[in-house]
Amino acid sequence: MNLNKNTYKNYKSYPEKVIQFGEGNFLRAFVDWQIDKLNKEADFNSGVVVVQPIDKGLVELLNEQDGLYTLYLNGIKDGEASREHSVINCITRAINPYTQNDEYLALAHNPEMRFIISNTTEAGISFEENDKLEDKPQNSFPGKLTALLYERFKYFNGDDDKGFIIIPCELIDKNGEKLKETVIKYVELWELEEKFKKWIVEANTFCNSLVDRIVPGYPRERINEIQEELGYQDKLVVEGEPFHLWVIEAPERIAEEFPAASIGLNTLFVKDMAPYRTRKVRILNGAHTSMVPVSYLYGIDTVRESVEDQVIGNYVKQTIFDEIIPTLDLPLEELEKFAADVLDRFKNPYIKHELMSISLNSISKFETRVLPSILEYQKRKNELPRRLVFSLAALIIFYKGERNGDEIALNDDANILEGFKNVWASYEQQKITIEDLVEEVLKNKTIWKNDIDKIEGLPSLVAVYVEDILKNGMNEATKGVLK
Ligand SMILES: NC(=O)c1ccc[n+]([C@@H]2O[C@H](COP(=O)([O-])OP(=O)(O)OC[C@H]3O[C@@H](n4cnc5c(N)ncnc54)[C@H](O)[C@@H]3O)[C@@H](O)[C@H]2O)c1
Ligand SMILES: O=P(O)(O)OC[C@@H](O)[C@@H](O)[C@H](O)[C@H](O)CO
Repeated sequence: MNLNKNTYKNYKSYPEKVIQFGEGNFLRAFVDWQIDKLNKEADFNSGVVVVQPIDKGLVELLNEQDGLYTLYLNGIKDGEASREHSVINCITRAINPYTQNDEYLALAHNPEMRFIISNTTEAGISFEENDKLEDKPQNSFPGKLTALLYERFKYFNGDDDKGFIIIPCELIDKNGEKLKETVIKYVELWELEEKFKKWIVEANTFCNSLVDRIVPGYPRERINEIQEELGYQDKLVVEGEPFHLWVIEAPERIAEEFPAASIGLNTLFVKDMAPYRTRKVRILNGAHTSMVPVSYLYGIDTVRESVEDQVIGNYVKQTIFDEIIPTLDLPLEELEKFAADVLDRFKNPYIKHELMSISLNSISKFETRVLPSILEYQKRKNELPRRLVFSLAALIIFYKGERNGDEIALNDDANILEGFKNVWASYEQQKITIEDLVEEVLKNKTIWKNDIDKIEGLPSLVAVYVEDILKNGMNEATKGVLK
């Protein structure tokens, strides 16, 4: 039996009020879970239309299952083992704007649409100058969003009451402001009217937001066991941890429209989310991103195995406590408590968080999640944080795309992958030394947005570690950077 509205006896159809860019695991395990709960417990009465941000994705599967899927929340809750599952029923339909552009733009005509939510990874909020208003659709997510906003502006003659509450969940700093700026850049590029620009700013609210829940996604290896337990086939099962935190920077009136607090959700509407963001992105995501190349090349596949391994576990712990925490400004006790909780969450026995899934777009993640710690550490201590720099060396080797003779399924921007491929080919053909290789990689502006090659002492220390890893293997090299 397949999961769909005919087989799910509690199926309910809600009026569409939310447009969601992204159909990935995270949004389904976090935002849609919250909306589903709000519908069931607070009469939020809102359906979500999912828009696939890139040409390939899960739209067909979602529609085949009438937007339904099973969410497992597995972990330790209030000190007790907890494993619960529920069917999420707030998605009404999913649209692929690459094949259904008219349907996509028609979403703007529904007067009840109120929220726009997105999660298009850190690579998603980008400006592509070749995008045009006439494109069906535009390449970038902000390009698509601008076209949708313009459609709404025209359809409702610039009515201020028809603006949206826009809450991006991408893990980039000031995601709401960045999205708004990018939309405005399109308005200027496409030479759209000033009145439209004014409507975007005055009738719509772009909220910065920060999300936190570990969502490993589809339980590929245990799916047969899970479907047996469920008694139906579900190709979109998603697994996450019970912990959740959503911090949204927004005016009070928005909290009233999204009454998450009324049903006990850990969704906070605040004036300034900066302290929450820095703590989470640097400690939790920084630990994830810095551990991935080290641990994966060491021979480990998951987060839990990484923190439980003697060598890698110590590497992760020392990185957090000795190199990340000293760069943060919140009270030490608070930071250490958060870090200890994060390590416990990493050890969640029910969650198999694949390092490879975290490795998606690792370069931009390194720049936003790890590089700030390196810079701040150097500023405060006048020296480089060795373990974080070691992680950069491991990342360069990771992007060679090979572990013990097996290909690594790298998942990043094609130009970035091409950049690494060329430099590694030159090295393999003995045209360049390790120092040259590191220099070429670090100064490559297709790979990095920052002048990472200009950080004092960094290229030479990275080269030392690259050589060490290549010569002695990840195990020995990692031990070398531990206390
Ligand atoms: N999985 C987690 O534990 C977790 C937790 C917190 C935050 N996040 C955030 O969620 C993001 C996605 O994670 P996920 O687990 O849902 O991954 P996923 O692979 O399941 O989904 C990725 C989504 O991003 C879209 N996407 C990918 N590249 C894009 C691009 N270049 N432009 C536009 N859209 C693009 C895809 O279409 C898809 O909808 C992460 O990058 C992170 O910022 C994830
Ligand atoms: O989701 P990504 O791919 O941006 O990053 C991988 C993990 O670091 C991330 O998903 C964390 O698990 C999450 O941010 C916890 O809230």
